[in-house]
Amino acid sequence: MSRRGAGGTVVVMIDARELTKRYGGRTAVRELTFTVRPGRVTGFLGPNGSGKSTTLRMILGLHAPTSGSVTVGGRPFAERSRGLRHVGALLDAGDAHGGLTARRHLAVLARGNRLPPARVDAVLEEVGLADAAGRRIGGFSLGMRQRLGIAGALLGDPPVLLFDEPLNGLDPEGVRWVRGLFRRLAAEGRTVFVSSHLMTEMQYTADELVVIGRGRLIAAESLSAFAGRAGSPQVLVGTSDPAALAGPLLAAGAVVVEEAGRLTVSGLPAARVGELALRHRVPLHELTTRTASLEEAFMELTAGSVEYPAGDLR
Ligand SMILES: Nc1ncnc2c1ncn2[C@@H]1O[C@H](COP(=O)(O)OP(=O)(O)OP(=O)(O)O)[C@@H](O)[C@H]1O
Repeated sequence: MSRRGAGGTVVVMIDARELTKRYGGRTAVRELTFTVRPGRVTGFLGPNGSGKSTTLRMILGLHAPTSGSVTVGGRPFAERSRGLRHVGALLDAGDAHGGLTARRHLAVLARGNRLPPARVDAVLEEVGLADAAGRRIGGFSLGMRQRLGIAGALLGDPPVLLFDEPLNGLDPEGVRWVRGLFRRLAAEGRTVFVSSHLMTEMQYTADELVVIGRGRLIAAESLSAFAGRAGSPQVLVGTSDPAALAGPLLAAGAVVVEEAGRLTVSGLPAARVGELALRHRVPLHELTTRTASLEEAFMELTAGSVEYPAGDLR
């Protein structure tokens, strides 16, 4: 599935069908079916060890699926020569040779993929490493390595970009920069697929989500649809007389939990809670609506699929 977009960019999707990978007796990825579309940033979210890197490696043809398939633009990626023109990827920021300078590392990549040498300085500039171009990678911070890895992904100006945990090691300014870069790449009509094990990272980065747990698909939907799973809001009520308010709230059909002199009310909006308090002359010193965070929705959905939950010493 590949066509020319409005701006002349090649529009390419990633399509996984029943994608499965077993390592010996262990199933790392299990019958994953999802599509990653152009023009938006898609977050690939799952707890540690859930199979994200394995999936990304299969997309790139670095690992062969045990069964099922994954295509980029309708074909397995491994069939394409000059790969960096089709898909750019940051898999492991540590895999560049420490003895090389940043410029040399990218020049080697460019030559191997028959890309114009001028791309090297263009991408170094783009990722903010122009001043460090002549320095050895061995002396780079993790954040600089991430930037270099992103430069390598951008080198071939590809329509599809894969990033495995790209925010690791970046300072807040770096995180903001990466988010802006992903937005721009998506706005240009590219397919941008970004893995993370942290919902909080994806919340401000992704438009769409593919969520997995223990190699299985948990959700593939927009961020807003995913947020809708976070459940109905609760109202937190602070009052000097919780007992006097609890009765009317229960009578109005709310579910009420009292803890440390505070009421947590489900099933009624804050305005209605306020009205009842006024009518029954109960003084309030707090009335807050609390929507479950995306993080909570993520934790809840993946609760059964965390490989090594805290406290589990297997
Ligand atoms: N080459 C391999 N040989 C055997 N098992 C592997 C191999 N690569 C991955 N695994 C196993 O497959 C499972 C999925 O690993 P993977 O690295 O894909 O997960 P991940 O979601 O990327 O995790 P993380 O966020 O920790 O990087 C894990 O249980 C891992 O131990």
